[in-house]
Amino acid sequence: MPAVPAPARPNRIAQLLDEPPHHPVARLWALLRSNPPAVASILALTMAASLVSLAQPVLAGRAVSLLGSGGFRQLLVPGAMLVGVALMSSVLTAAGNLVAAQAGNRLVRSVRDEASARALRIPAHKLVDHPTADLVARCGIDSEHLVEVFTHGPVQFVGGLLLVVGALVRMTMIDPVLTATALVLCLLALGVIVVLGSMLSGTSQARQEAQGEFVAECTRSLDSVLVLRAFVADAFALDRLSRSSGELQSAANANDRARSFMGPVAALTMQATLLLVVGVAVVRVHQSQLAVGSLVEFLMYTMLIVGPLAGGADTAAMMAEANGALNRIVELREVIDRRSGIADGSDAGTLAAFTDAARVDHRPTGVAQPTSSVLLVEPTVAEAAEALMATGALPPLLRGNVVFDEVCVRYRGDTSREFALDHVSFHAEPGQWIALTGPSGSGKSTMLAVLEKFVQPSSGRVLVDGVPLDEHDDDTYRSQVGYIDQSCPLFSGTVRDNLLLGRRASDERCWELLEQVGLAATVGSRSNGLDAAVGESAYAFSGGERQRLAIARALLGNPRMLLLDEITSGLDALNRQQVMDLIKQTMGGVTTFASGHGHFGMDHADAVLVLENGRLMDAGSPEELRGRSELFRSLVKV
Ligand SMILES: Nc1ncnc2c1ncn2[C@@H]1O[C@H](COP(=O)(O)OP(=O)(O)OP(=O)(O)O)[C@@H](O)[C@H]1O
Repeated sequence: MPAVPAPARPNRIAQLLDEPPHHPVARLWALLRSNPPAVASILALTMAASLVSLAQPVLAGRAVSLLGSGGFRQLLVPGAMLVGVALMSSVLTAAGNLVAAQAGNRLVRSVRDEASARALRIPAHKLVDHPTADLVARCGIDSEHLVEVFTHGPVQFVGGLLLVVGALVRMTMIDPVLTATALVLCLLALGVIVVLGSMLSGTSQARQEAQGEFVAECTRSLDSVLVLRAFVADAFALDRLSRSSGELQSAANANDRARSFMGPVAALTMQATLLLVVGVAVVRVHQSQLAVGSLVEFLMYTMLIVGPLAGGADTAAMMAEANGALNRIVELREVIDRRSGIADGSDAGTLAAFTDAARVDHRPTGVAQPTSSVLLVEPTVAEAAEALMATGALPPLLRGNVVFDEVCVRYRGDTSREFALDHVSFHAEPGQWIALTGPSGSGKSTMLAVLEKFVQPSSGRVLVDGVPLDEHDDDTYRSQVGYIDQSCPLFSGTVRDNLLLGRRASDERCWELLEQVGLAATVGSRSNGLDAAVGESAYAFSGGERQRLAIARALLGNPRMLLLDEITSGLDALNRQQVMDLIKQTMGGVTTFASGHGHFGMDHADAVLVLENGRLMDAGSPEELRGRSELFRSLVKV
């Protein structure tokens, strides 16, 4: 496998994406500043190539003059020099292109990494406006456009400018009148090209948008490929893809029309300019105001300046494209969770340290625990964890005391009712198992999302261990909260990858966890054990096994609180009971909020919260509620 190169100065890129300069030129400059050595090398190589190119017309003019005054033999030296200069110019240009392409790729990598890190921080409620596929397009296609900043950007333009200035100086020395004429004509031509370029940048932006839309549609369909197949809905998906593809084609056509039109018109404008210059130059030769050798030299310079001038317009169009792409990536800062920052290596270290040092044994000791008791913590390990925490190396351990005080949640765009959670108040003691029940849409998942800090209440307070939830550091808090949902997503990779999710633990610990959740035999029977591939979307595991793996994953984090979102809904009755018993057995004593339908989980509950239309209708032990709540009885009968 090829070595993975390091990204370019990610901090600078992170800073740029967080606080982008207002002006587009300043933004591009900030991108270039992420790699000063590359900019210096490209500038040096481009300028050297320009200087070498400037020598070509001088040599050609001298050769023509020598031809007039002597024989072909005298051409040998200037001819050889011309070839040498042409070769050197090509080598310098090639080296400049290579350095620029590599610097561009490095920049793209850094922006892609930062964009991905931001996309992964998107709060759950914003996924409605920014579906996964839209984020994929921003991280992938849009980042790719930024390569142009190095390959066809301002640095090349500066090199070209040197060529233009050098050529104009030499042309003025040859014939100032003709130079002034050529310059006026070239600038007029440039004006035409710039106007065409601005037309092009609008169509490029539209093409980018359409490209993003198509990738988004494609990702959505492929994400659900098995569901589509099961419903024999290939034609439905294909129709949507084809429509999106058609829109992309229209946008691409408009862009290509502008491009195809712009290319020849720009070329025609430049040819007309050259012809006019040649015409005026021939008149000057005819009037004996210009020698033939100087004419050749002059015309070669004119051709030299045409390239960079036309290229300048091209650069402007490409930079407009890059800026459009950068804007879409910068927009990600509006959607990420600003308070949580971006996870980096140091965070991973903290998590691993917490996982290893603060090992909590949740297995019951055989002694009945009062519902409000603190966790069953192995004294020595817990003491070590507390000692470490005192040094600031570890996050404070949660106790799991939860208070909801008049909590309301209102989703943007949800017009079905005012609140998804409507003035909900309750108090859960550490170690209690709280069951959430209620009809579909009553707000159970929303309550769990509030506790996971996925959703922020619109009003009211949530206190965890007496501290407003807002004030708990997101990563520190979440590293202590186990979250298991019904989908139990597994990532393509190995059993170990799915168990650890980037955390560190010994093989022994992994097997211990698998043993605890009853998966050791299943994983042991696979040829590679912990390194067995789970397969794309984990088809190699049954629903129950996925639940068990998800529980083992949560266990590894030594959660101090547990959020279970309808985790048994996809399982048969036997498996549901087993999974619930397993959680109680392995994580008993941890404050647990478990949402679900029917009576499953009720056996474990210390208290049940009955929700309806976002309101807390009743709360109490299952026995109390069975006695007094018609709604509860109707729900548990399901
Ligand atoms: N991201 C969202 N944007 C807008 N409305 C939402 C969003 N998520 C949930 N809702 C709405 O909030 C209300 C509560 O939904 P929630 O998912 O919390 O209910 P639930 O009790 O978990 O339902 P179920 O048992 O069907 O999973 C519903 O009316 C739902 O339509």
